[in-house]
Amino acid sequence: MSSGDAMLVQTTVARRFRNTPADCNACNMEELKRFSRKEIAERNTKQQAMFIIHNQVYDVTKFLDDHPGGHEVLLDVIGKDASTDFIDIGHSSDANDMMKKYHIGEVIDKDKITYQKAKAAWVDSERTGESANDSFLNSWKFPVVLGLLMTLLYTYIFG
Ligand code: HEM
Repeated sequence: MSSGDAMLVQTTVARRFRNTPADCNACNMEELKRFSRKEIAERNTKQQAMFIIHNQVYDVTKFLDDHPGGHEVLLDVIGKDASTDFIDIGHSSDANDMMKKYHIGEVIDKDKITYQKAKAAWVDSERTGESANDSFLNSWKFPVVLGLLMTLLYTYIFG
Protein backbone atom coordinates (compact mmCIF):
# COMPACT_ATOMS: atom_id res chain seq x y z
CA MET A 1 0.00 0.00 0.00
CA SER A 2 1.43 3.41 -0.95
CA SER A 3 1.78 6.18 1.62
CA GLY A 4 -0.93 8.10 -0.23
CA ASP A 5 -3.26 5.19 0.13
CA ALA A 6 -2.37 4.82 3.78
CA MET A 7 -3.60 8.36 4.39
CA LEU A 8 -7.04 7.46 3.25
CA VAL A 9 -9.69 6.63 5.73
CA GLN A 10 -10.46 3.32 4.17
CA THR A 11 -13.63 2.16 5.72
CA THR A 12 -14.14 -0.77 3.45
CA VAL A 13 -17.24 -2.69 2.73
CA ALA A 14 -17.27 -6.30 1.71
CA ARG A 15 -19.20 -6.14 -1.49
CA ARG A 16 -19.55 -8.26 -4.59
CA PHE A 17 -21.25 -6.85 -7.65
CA ARG A 18 -23.76 -8.91 -9.56
CA ASN A 19 -22.54 -7.63 -12.93
CA THR A 20 -18.82 -7.88 -13.35
CA PRO A 21 -17.77 -6.61 -16.79
CA ALA A 22 -14.15 -7.48 -17.64
CA ASP A 23 -13.08 -3.82 -17.74
CA CYS A 24 -14.80 -2.83 -14.51
CA ASN A 25 -12.19 -1.71 -11.99
CA ALA A 26 -14.22 -1.79 -8.77
CA CYS A 27 -16.63 -4.54 -9.82
CA ASN A 28 -14.15 -7.32 -9.27
CA MET A 29 -12.95 -5.94 -5.96
CA GLU A 30 -14.03 -7.84 -2.92
CA GLU A 31 -13.78 -4.63 -0.96
CA LEU A 32 -14.93 -1.32 -2.28
CA LYS A 33 -12.87 1.62 -1.01
CA ARG A 34 -14.75 4.37 0.76
CA PHE A 35 -13.62 7.98 0.77
CA SER A 36 -14.74 11.10 2.55
CA ARG A 37 -15.44 14.11 0.34
CA LYS A 38 -12.52 15.86 2.06
CA GLU A 39 -10.17 13.08 0.94
CA ILE A 40 -11.34 13.40 -2.63
CA ALA A 41 -10.87 17.18 -2.48
CA GLU A 42 -7.18 16.48 -1.80
CA ARG A 43 -6.86 14.27 -4.90
CA ASN A 44 -6.91 17.18 -7.31
CA THR A 45 -3.62 16.99 -9.17
CA LYS A 46 -2.52 15.45 -12.49
CA GLN A 47 -0.60 12.88 -10.43
CA GLN A 48 -3.70 11.90 -8.47
CA ALA A 49 -6.91 12.93 -10.13
CA MET A 50 -10.20 11.80 -8.63
CA PHE A 51 -13.75 13.04 -8.66
CA ILE A 52 -17.18 12.03 -7.51
CA ILE A 53 -20.16 11.27 -9.71
CA HIS A 54 -23.38 10.30 -7.92
CA ASN A 55 -21.58 9.40 -4.69
CA GLN A 56 -19.22 7.09 -6.59
CA VAL A 57 -15.49 7.79 -6.74
CA TYR A 58 -13.53 7.75 -10.00
CA ASP A 59 -9.75 7.83 -10.39
CA VAL A 60 -9.13 9.43 -13.79
CA THR A 61 -5.36 9.95 -13.40
CA LYS A 62 -4.64 7.62 -16.31
CA PHE A 63 -7.64 8.83 -18.30
CA LEU A 64 -6.80 12.55 -18.42
CA ASP A 65 -4.97 12.38 -21.75
CA ASP A 66 -7.38 9.86 -23.26
CA HIS A 67 -10.65 11.62 -22.45
CA PRO A 68 -12.38 12.40 -25.79
CA GLY A 69 -13.59 15.72 -24.34
CA GLY A 70 -9.99 16.73 -23.50
CA HIS A 71 -8.08 16.88 -20.23
CA GLU A 72 -8.97 20.50 -19.37
CA VAL A 73 -12.59 19.76 -18.54
CA LEU A 74 -11.55 16.90 -16.28
CA LEU A 75 -8.89 19.02 -14.57
CA ASP A 76 -11.61 21.56 -13.79
CA VAL A 77 -13.57 19.05 -11.73
CA ILE A 78 -10.92 16.86 -10.09
CA GLY A 79 -11.28 16.86 -6.34
CA LYS A 80 -14.94 17.84 -6.76
CA ASP A 81 -18.38 16.40 -7.30
CA ALA A 82 -18.67 16.28 -11.09
CA SER A 83 -22.18 14.81 -11.26
CA THR A 84 -23.87 17.86 -12.78
CA ASP A 85 -21.04 18.48 -15.27
CA PHE A 86 -21.05 14.85 -16.33
CA ILE A 87 -24.82 14.78 -16.85
CA ASP A 88 -24.98 18.21 -18.52
CA ILE A 89 -22.63 17.03 -21.28
CA GLY A 90 -25.07 14.27 -22.15
CA HIS A 91 -22.49 11.51 -22.19
CA SER A 92 -23.29 8.48 -24.35
CA SER A 93 -23.95 4.99 -23.02
CA ASP A 94 -20.44 4.10 -24.25
CA ALA A 95 -19.06 6.79 -21.94
CA ASN A 96 -21.13 5.40 -19.07
CA ASP A 97 -19.70 1.93 -19.73
CA MET A 98 -16.20 3.40 -19.92
CA MET A 99 -16.63 4.95 -16.48
CA LYS A 100 -16.63 1.52 -14.84
CA LYS A 101 -12.96 1.21 -15.69
CA TYR A 102 -12.14 4.22 -13.50
CA HIS A 103 -14.57 3.46 -10.67
CA ILE A 104 -12.53 2.85 -7.53
CA GLY A 105 -14.95 3.30 -4.68
CA GLU A 106 -17.71 5.31 -3.12
CA VAL A 107 -18.29 8.18 -0.74
CA ILE A 108 -18.69 7.32 2.95
CA ASP A 109 -22.34 7.23 4.07
CA LYS A 110 -21.97 10.39 6.15
CA ASP A 111 -20.91 12.38 3.06
CA LYS A 112 -23.43 10.93 0.64
CA ILE A 113 -25.90 13.39 -0.84
CA THR A 114 -29.19 12.99 -2.64
CA TYR A 115 -29.11 14.21 -6.20
CA GLN A 116 -32.08 15.93 -7.80
CA LYS A 117 -33.22 14.41 -11.04
CA ALA A 118 -32.85 16.77 -13.99
CA LYS A 119 -36.11 18.60 -14.59
CA ALA A 120 -37.86 17.83 -17.88
CA ALA A 121 -37.16 20.67 -20.29
CA TRP A 122 -40.68 20.53 -21.64
CA VAL A 123 -44.00 20.78 -19.84
CA ASP A 124 -47.01 18.74 -20.79
CA SER A 125 -49.15 21.72 -21.71
CA GLU A 126 -52.41 19.78 -21.73
CA ARG A 127 -52.08 19.03 -18.01
CA THR A 128 -52.33 22.62 -16.78
CA GLY A 129 -55.45 24.75 -17.21
CA GLU A 130 -53.65 27.94 -18.10
CA SER A 131 -51.39 26.32 -20.62
CA ALA A 132 -54.32 24.41 -22.07
CA ASN A 133 -56.00 27.77 -22.79
CA ASP A 134 -52.84 29.01 -24.48
CA SER A 135 -52.71 25.97 -26.69
CA PHE A 136 -56.40 26.39 -27.60
CA LEU A 137 -55.82 30.02 -28.64
CA ASN A 138 -52.81 29.01 -30.70
CA SER A 139 -54.36 25.97 -32.34
CA TRP A 140 -56.51 25.65 -35.48
CA LYS A 141 -59.61 25.18 -33.27
CA PHE A 142 -59.83 28.83 -32.27
CA PRO A 143 -60.41 30.34 -35.77
CA VAL A 144 -62.83 27.49 -36.63
CA VAL A 145 -64.95 28.07 -33.49
CA LEU A 146 -64.82 31.84 -34.06
CA GLY A 147 -65.94 31.36 -37.71
CA LEU A 148 -68.89 29.19 -36.59
CA LEU A 149 -69.95 31.77 -34.01
CA MET A 150 -69.77 34.57 -36.60
CA THR A 151 -71.87 32.50 -39.05
CA LEU A 152 -74.51 31.84 -36.36
CA LEU A 153 -74.59 35.53 -35.43
CA TYR A 154 -74.91 36.59 -39.10
CA THR A 155 -77.76 34.08 -39.65
CA TYR A 156 -79.52 35.25 -36.46
CA ILE A 157 -79.31 38.94 -37.40
CA PHE A 158 -79.87 38.82 -41.16
CA GLY A 159 -81.46 35.42 -41.70
C1 HEM B 1 -14.89 8.73 -15.91
C2 HEM B 1 -15.66 9.72 -16.34
C3 HEM B 1 -15.82 10.09 -17.80
C4 HEM B 1 -15.78 9.30 -18.89
C5 HEM B 1 -15.55 7.79 -18.97
C6 HEM B 1 -16.01 10.16 -20.04
C7 HEM B 1 -16.04 9.72 -21.35
C8 HEM B 1 -16.33 10.52 -22.43
C9 HEM B 1 -16.55 10.04 -23.78
C10 HEM B 1 -16.48 8.58 -24.23
C11 HEM B 1 -16.80 11.12 -24.56
C12 HEM B 1 -17.13 11.13 -26.07
C13 HEM B 1 -18.60 11.44 -26.27
C14 HEM B 1 -19.52 10.40 -25.65
O1 HEM B 1 -19.36 9.19 -25.98
O2 HEM B 1 -20.39 10.77 -24.85
C15 HEM B 1 -16.72 12.29 -23.71
C16 HEM B 1 -16.90 13.58 -24.14
C17 HEM B 1 -16.88 14.67 -23.33
N1 HEM B 1 -16.77 14.68 -21.97
FE1 HEM B 1 -16.46 13.07 -20.79
N2 HEM B 1 -16.16 11.44 -19.62
C18 HEM B 1 -16.07 11.45 -18.26
C19 HEM B 1 -16.19 12.53 -17.41
C20 HEM B 1 -16.44 13.80 -17.83
C21 HEM B 1 -16.64 14.93 -16.96
C22 HEM B 1 -16.64 14.86 -15.44
C23 HEM B 1 -16.81 16.03 -17.76
C24 HEM B 1 -17.05 17.47 -17.39
C25 HEM B 1 -16.49 18.04 -16.39
C26 HEM B 1 -16.72 15.60 -19.14
C27 HEM B 1 -16.83 16.40 -20.23
C28 HEM B 1 -16.85 15.97 -21.53
C29 HEM B 1 -16.96 16.87 -22.68
C30 HEM B 1 -17.04 18.39 -22.65
C31 HEM B 1 -16.98 16.05 -23.80
C32 HEM B 1 -17.07 16.50 -25.25
C33 HEM B 1 -18.52 16.50 -25.67
C34 HEM B 1 -18.67 16.91 -27.12
O3 HEM B 1 -17.67 16.98 -27.83
O4 HEM B 1 -19.82 17.12 -27.52
N3 HEM B 1 -16.50 14.23 -19.14
N4 HEM B 1 -16.45 11.90 -22.43
